Amino acid sequence: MKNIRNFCIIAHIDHGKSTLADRLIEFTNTVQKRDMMNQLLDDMDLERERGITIKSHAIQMQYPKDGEVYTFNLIDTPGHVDFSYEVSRSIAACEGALLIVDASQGIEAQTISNLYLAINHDLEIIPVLNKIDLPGAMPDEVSDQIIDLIGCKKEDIIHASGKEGIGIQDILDAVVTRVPAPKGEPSEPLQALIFDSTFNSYRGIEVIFRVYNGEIKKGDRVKFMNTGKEYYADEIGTLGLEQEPKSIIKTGDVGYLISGIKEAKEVKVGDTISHVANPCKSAIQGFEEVKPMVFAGIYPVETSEFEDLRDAMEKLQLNDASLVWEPETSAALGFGFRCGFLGMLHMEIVQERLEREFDMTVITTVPSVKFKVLTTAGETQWVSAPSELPEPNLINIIEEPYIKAQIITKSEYTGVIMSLCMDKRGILVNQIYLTTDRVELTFDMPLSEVVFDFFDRLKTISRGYASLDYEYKGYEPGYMVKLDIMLNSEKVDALSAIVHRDKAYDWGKRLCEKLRELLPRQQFEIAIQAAIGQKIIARETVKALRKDVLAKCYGGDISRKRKLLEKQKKGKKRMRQVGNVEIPQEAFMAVLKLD
Ligand SMILES: Nc1nc2c(ncn2[C@@H]2O[C@H](COP(=O)(O)OP(=O)(O)OP(=O)(O)O)[C@@H](O)[C@H]2O)c(=O)[nH]1
Repeated sequence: MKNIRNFCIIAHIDHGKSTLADRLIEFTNTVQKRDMMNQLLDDMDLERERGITIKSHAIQMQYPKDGEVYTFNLIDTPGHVDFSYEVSRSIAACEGALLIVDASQGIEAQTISNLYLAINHDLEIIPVLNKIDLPGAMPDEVSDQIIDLIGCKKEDIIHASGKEGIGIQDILDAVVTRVPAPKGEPSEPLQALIFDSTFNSYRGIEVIFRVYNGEIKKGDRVKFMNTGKEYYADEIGTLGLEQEPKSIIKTGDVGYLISGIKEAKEVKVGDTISHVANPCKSAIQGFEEVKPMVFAGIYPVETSEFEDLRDAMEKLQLNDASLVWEPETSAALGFGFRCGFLGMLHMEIVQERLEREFDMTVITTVPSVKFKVLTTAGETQWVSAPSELPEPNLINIIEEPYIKAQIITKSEYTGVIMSLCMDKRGILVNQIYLTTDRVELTFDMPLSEVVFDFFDRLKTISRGYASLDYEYKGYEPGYMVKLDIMLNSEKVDALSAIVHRDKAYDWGKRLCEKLRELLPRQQFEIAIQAAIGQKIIARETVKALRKDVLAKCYGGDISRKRKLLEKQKKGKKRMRQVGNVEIPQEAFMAVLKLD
């Protein structure tokens, strides 16, 4: 145990965590040269395509130093704020953290929030100034920022470049000398925390755990403390690039367990594994409940696939503990699920993973935050779907969620950022100069204004020189109304949105215009109307079209005809028939694209 080191890599997005992890893996010969590739731990296709880490990934390495061999369990974590729940769980399995800061960018919003997560768990922080190879690197200035932030000494900061392989040995040595060995009692009853899990179609459910006390052996009869379910430890092992089966996982170490669990519902991240014969006295305190920020319905395109979708969601939830959902029905779309996400990127990723990993075709409805409605009858109702909003005459007050948004930027962009935030109903509460040209702005803002397109606009107006982090603040009254959309006079509940009264007319008008662009022309005219209560506030029309795609293919070129038909079939994916109108996925997201 004295030679085990558990540590994670934390940073703001794109500061180079995954690249640095590659170098550490390479240096310790954990992976054969021929198997090495860039961003090795980002093994999901989606992560490689987008160049971002979505999941935390654990890998075990051996590192010899001064005649001893150390076992490192390294966890690479995502940087984007939508995946911070992944970071917080990884941190619980570690004693130390490498805090990576890009030497050309300096401290950014998630550098600070991820650092606080690590400090709250008493992790030893090793600051690393990364990308020092870049011509734009500002080692002295950024070192000063780091010293100010964590109160370390200048010589504690390791200079590194993941790209050029600089400072790698210094980092590995610092992990040995500065990260404490895990504590725990090998002779006590087994107490292991499940901090991640996945579904594997061949091997069933795999859980990833960290042993706090005792040890687990292959074949042991184990019990999950919170569910009370019992299993055999059919296979246990450590996590190299591949799983490496072992006969025992000892105190302080990280490993995986496969025990023939078939039901995704039986595994909860945060549960404790113990022995049936000699259980530990109490479960380890699990993780904080996730607080979803954005809600949307997810519906199968084929209504018959509802049960398949439920199964897929349960399996996905195993690997994404921040996803929450419950069944709902929509008059327009039938049976589906109301899901809670940590942000818009998270929502997009969930939709893509359902399609790629579980072969589902789904429609996601208009996203919304969760409103608190105080009714005239004195009751409190939580509303996360516009269709749940009571009639206006039954509503006393609507309250909407607010966040505290922290924006770090260059001082020259302060003006444009302030006007953007005010336009989004934000209130400036603080402005601090971190250095002469770096400023931190704090705003109280309605969450509904931030989750949608705020981040993209912030990046555009600041030319990428602004970073955002936010935390939940509480509920405040807001003048919200329900904006309904009707297609050929039929209300489509899945297209409704709850919006601020001052913006409702303008939104209604622009939403109708946007829908006119997005709804494909069909063989009859489609009237699009926006309404608040009984009052129609905007109208647009999609003209009818006699659509005969084959008419284009004069002559008898069969293969060309087939191609065209196939193309049309593909185009039909992610479309839902509502009444006699076909609605494409983009139409449900139109409300996000109005600015
Ligand atoms: N010049 C230079 N570029 C680097 C270095 N390390 C990473 N990069 C580049 O920076 C970008 C981001 O690197 P990643 O390793 O994917 O960053 P990350 O922090 O893992 O990103 P997320 O996990 O999505 O938060 C990539 O384009 C890398 O090629 C470095 O040391 N020097």
